[in-house]
Amino acid sequence: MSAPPLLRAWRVGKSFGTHRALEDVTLEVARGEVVCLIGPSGSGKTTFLRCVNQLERYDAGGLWIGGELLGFREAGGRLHPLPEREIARQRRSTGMVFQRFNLFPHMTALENVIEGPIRALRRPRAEAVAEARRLLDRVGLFNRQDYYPAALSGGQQQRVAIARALAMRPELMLFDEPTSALDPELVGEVLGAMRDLARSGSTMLVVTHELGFAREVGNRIVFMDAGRVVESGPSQALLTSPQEERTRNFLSAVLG
Ligand SMILES: Nc1ncnc2c1ncn2[C@@H]1O[C@H](COP(=O)(O)OP(=O)(O)OP(=O)(O)O)[C@@H](O)[C@H]1O
Repeated sequence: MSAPPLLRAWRVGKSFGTHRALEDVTLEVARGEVVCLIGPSGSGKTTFLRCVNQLERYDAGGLWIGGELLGFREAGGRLHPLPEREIARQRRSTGMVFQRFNLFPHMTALENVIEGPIRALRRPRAEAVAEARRLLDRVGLFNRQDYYPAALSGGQQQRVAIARALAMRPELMLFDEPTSALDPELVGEVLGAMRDLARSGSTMLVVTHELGFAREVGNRIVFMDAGRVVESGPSQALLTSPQEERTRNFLSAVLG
């Protein structure tokens, strides 16, 4: 029997007012797998990640991490929204890296990384510092640990953000177009850190426009359009022989 997926989304839906941002989104991410979400602007990729991270509440279907239903509990045959404390606990199983790095500007790189483990996980400071140094080293920033965000390049800030997310030891890393706000010459260093992470066995769901990364690092690609999953498959196959016309049109527009 194959292992159950780490993330399971089943027919997930989400509306903003009358706009249906997600409809019937079904996908799975296995442990150790890197899945890339691609698709045109407005297709719902960010909204889906935000539902997984519970920054948004989905309104149809179900989302499970490690078999636990996210955001709701069942009682008396009905689903009831979880209280915020429970949602915060569930949220810790994911680590999110945003388009804009969102570091605390008044804290050094090291302080940014230890903040969550000390405050939310109640780790002893010395232990959190040792772990943060190890993580900053891993993303190539050991010698920048005492710098404030303003003194770091965008690529360095994004690598601090990756270390900060990892410090919470999430089961699933979520990346929302992590290189799209960067100057082109800084994109490679962030993709490199993500590639290393993937090689070390991290489970990752990555919204990206970087098709080279998706091909090289992604195990699978999911193509979304207008809030729905149009097609998914092994990265190489999806990029070289897409089955659906909408996928073909998107790829030819992106690849020129
Ligand atoms: N908070 C919100 N309120 C209203 N509409 C929203 C909200 N967030 C997203 N939407 C709408 O939902 C749709 C999906 O947006 P989403 O950001 O998920 O797309 P995306 O595929 O990530 O796009 P991009 O590649 O441009 O980031 C869009 O039409 C967007 O305008």
